Amino acid sequence: MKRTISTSDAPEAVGAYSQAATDGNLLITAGQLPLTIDGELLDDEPVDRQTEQCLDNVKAILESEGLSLDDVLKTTVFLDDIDDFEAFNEAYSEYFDEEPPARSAVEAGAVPKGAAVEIEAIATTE
Ligand SMILES: C=C(N)C(=O)O
Repeated sequence: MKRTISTSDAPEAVGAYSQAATDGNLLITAGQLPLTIDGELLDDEPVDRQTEQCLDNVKAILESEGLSLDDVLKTTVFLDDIDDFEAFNEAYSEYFDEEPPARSAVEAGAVPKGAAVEIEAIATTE
């Protein structure tokens, strides 16, 4: 059964999507932009800081459902510029140091709102 997730602990969606959805086995987050809880877009910050904010948002959504980053099976990372990969990867690794989830990272060409990075996650709820 599908259930959408809405939490005030993470920034609101900037479009017609839910922050996350679950079927009771998997929880899938929407792509998280580097938005603060107040809706401030950190597009002027370097990619490592933007990566931290995206992952803080993923973490907040998971925690609102009693989950953690340890439950993440897979992430997908959309970079505005693949030349940011090393800086992004260093910041990302601070969040997933042991048994990191599977991941795909691609240059998307452009990310909504002019952000440098967007990150989505699939987590197990079991
Ligand atoms: C930011 C998004 N996740 C979107 O626009 O779909």
